[in-house]
Amino acid sequence: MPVLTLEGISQEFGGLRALDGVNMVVEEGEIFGIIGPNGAGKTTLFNIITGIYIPSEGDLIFKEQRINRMATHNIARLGIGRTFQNIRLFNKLSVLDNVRVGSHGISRSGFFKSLLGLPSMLREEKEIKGRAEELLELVGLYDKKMEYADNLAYGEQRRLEIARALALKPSLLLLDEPAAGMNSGEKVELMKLIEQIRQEMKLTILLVEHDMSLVMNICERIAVLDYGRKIAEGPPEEIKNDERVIQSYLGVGA
Ligand SMILES: Nc1ncnc2c1ncn2[C@@H]1O[C@H](COP(=O)(O)OP(=O)(O)OP(=O)(O)O)[C@@H](O)[C@H]1O
Repeated sequence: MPVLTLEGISQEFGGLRALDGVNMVVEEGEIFGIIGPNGAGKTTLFNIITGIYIPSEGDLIFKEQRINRMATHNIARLGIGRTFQNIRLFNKLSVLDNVRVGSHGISRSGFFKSLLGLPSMLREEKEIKGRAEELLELVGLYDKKMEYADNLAYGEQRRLEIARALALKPSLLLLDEPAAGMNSGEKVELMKLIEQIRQEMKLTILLVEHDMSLVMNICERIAVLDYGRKIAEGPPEEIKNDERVIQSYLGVGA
């Protein structure tokens, strides 16, 4: 069953056509990769899916609902979570609080109201804290829950971003270059984590990534963007051997 369908999505910035008639169907439970050279439109696509931009043309359907003009927070509540290419954590909050703040997108009381301390809010707050701790356990950061986010190593900050995105209980998770800046050991751990959260949380995952070994290893299908157009789509083996992809992106001998 399709979770997300893009139909003829285009995005113009002034005279620049950052996306040009992109069609894509992401099926439930799959890990779907989006690759392409710098400036190909990958992050723009994520920004459209999460409501940051309204597409100039085309339709965006999430679980049979058209979401083209929906506000970002409503899209998040519907179940689309994301991480960002440039890490966006609250550096002066603890690791735990970064995840708790993430949960308040779906809580009834909201982060600031929760500070008032009414009994119902305290109960909800306890649940949120418990869940945040579980998520930190999952991403391997439980022992660092009281540290400032600022003090974490880069790879740890990327994992914290994933925990924060998961706090919203998404069914579709968008990861924008999750392996950027990671060493090879951290990348192996990241691949395991992505597989694990997909299974345990029954997620569908859409992934933008420049690290080819990661993409080819964990994605079931891959779409390739070049100058805003989708030039190929298919399983990793097919993409690796596609002439157009090799010429525009992977390079001869990739
Ligand atoms: N807000 C904006 N205003 C104007 N141009 C933009 C804006 N956002 C993106 N662009 C342009 O749209 C094109 C696609 O950019 P985008 O960031 O989506 O590419 P990308 O594939 O994610 O690149 P990278 O791999 O470097 O992250 C680029 O030419 C970029 O300069």
